[in-house]
Amino acid sequence: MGGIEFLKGHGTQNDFVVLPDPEGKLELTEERVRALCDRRRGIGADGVLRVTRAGAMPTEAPDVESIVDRNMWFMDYRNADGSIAEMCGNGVRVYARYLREAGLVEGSEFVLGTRAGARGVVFNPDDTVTVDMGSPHRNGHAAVRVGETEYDAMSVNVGNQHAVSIVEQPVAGIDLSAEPAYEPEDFPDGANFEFVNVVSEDVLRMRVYERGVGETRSCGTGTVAAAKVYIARKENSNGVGTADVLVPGGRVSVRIMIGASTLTGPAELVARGELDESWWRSAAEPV
Ligand SMILES: N[C@@H](CCC[C@H](N)C(=O)O)C(=O)O
Repeated sequence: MGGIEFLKGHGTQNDFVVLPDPEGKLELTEERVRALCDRRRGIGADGVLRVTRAGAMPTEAPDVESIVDRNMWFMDYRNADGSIAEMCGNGVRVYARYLREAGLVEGSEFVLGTRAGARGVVFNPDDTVTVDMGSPHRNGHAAVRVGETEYDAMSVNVGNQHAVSIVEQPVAGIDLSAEPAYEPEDFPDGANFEFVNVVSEDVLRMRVYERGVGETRSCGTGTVAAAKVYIARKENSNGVGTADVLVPGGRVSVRIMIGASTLTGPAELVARGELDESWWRSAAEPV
């Protein structure tokens, strides 16, 4: 057997190793994900996108075949620390770009599977990708602490869990070198933490500390969560509207509708190659 095929891609500099594995043959352990995402001993990325069919996924809870059709292309997303997450908004765009460029789907609109359910994607004439992000839910307030400062956060679920704090102080000055502190009962499975400034009407600036990764340069689900909170607070919005979100890695656009949302942004494939087989074997061992 030759080396193991991989690609590297990013969406607003939230970067991923893409592993094509249609039949689900790769033994993608937590150790291997950590090694792949390591920026010194591996390829380096915020996460791994394994490209497989829902029916080829190993049994896990919840069983992915109970969420999406077994023949659907399925985004098996892993955070850089090896943990599994339900959804990744930037990842879906990169994954969709790969499916299209590899000729695994036809046309400019299709549906793919994630642990958060099926997600429609559309390639736009300007080459951006729009993803159906489902219905984000706000679940009440929680306190989040960075150093000595406590922030009020809104708990938002976009398939995965977020804590959104819209703040007055410039987000550029918030220390995100460590995970913000929170009460475990507020987020029993952890959360992604977004700190947001309102720059002007319907324009937000956001920084994020991602669960299972650390600070990243963008988080698609996080931008949807931030827009959801912003629009819900906005007078006369009736919970519906759009927001452009500036992140360190670029800009995305979010539309919040009743019971639905979309995320639009770029998706780029940067490189492709083969993982060395002996590296892959050694990557199964803890360092
Ligand atoms: N970067 C992603 C979110 C990835 C998952 C997240 N870290 C989690 O654990 O929920 C995005 O673009 O949405």
